[in-house]
Amino acid sequence: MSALHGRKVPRVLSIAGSDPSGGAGIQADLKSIAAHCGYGMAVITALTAQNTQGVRGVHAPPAEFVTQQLDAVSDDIAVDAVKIGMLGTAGVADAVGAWLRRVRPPVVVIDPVMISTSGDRLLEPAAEAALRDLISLADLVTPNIPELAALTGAAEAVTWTEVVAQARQVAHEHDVLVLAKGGHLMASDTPDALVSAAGEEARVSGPRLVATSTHGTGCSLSSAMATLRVTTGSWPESLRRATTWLRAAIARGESLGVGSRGGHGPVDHLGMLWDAAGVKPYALEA
Ligand SMILES: Nc1ncnc2c1ncn2[C@@H]1O[C@H](COP(=O)(O)OP(=O)(O)O)[C@@H](O)[C@H]1O
Ligand SMILES: Cc1ncc(COP(=O)(O)O)c(N)n1
Repeated sequence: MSALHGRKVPRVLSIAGSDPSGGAGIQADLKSIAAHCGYGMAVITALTAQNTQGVRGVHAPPAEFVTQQLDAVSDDIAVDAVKIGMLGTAGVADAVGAWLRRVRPPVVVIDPVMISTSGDRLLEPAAEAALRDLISLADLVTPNIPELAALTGAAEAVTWTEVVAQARQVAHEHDVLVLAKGGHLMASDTPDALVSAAGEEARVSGPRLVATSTHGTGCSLSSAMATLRVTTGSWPESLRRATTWLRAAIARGESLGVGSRGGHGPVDHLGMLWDAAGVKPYALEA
């Protein structure tokens, strides 16, 4: 059942890092929330200097300033769902945890961002314990295969069976629903599934797209799940809708012409909506 109580637009807060190249982090989250008809808000936990090829630097704000941003939002606006991404430092992770315990929005999704697609660290090792505490406060956690390995202490899964086993372990240890993702498998399909301590609850899968536009897919998926969960009231339905949308957004990502110098380009978050609405760039209308 929808938790909107007669309103139409979910109010969704992203707590994440900034990617100035626009494909991941806060920038991806806001576009994904908009693509799912939500009102997006953003508390910035870290500034990164990155592009589609890699991360050049990370600048962390004082933890007290993250708290100030969080309070400025929640003192004024009822947040329907929160998506948490890059946290960067232990101090920031602790500040987000303290706010979450105080405010606890109805839907909490955590993407436990640790290492970027380009292989750069986005969470200092000292912050891993604080991240684990946060996961236990969430409704849904969305680790990719390397993040599952870091959370369980196991080697990186190479089969879907191993992915699900590690996801079950995380679900059991943190009493949380896990979205297990097969994006990093060397397989011809890309399964994603909701996994509880009891096992797989719902699975979707499709053929692996031959695409380089995968920068920010995890950010975009977790924000879509947070937004859709408010509208649909169902995690399996949210997964179906989010992954159908994401596949199309990956497929048309290359046409943006971003990341064509050898990097991983972003997905096209909003193009399908513009096409469906018949919206055309002015330059083409003349
Ligand atoms: N080549 C691909 N084709 C289709 N879907 C993909 C592809 N790569 C990633 N995905 C999808 O993108 C989402 C993010 O997956 P993943 O890459 O595992 O996470 P992350 O972006 O956090 O590393 C998942 O839904 C996954 O199935
Ligand atoms: C600010 C920020 N947050 C998250 C990611 C991870 O995204 P991806 O794993 O797709 O590179 C990123 N690269 N930058």
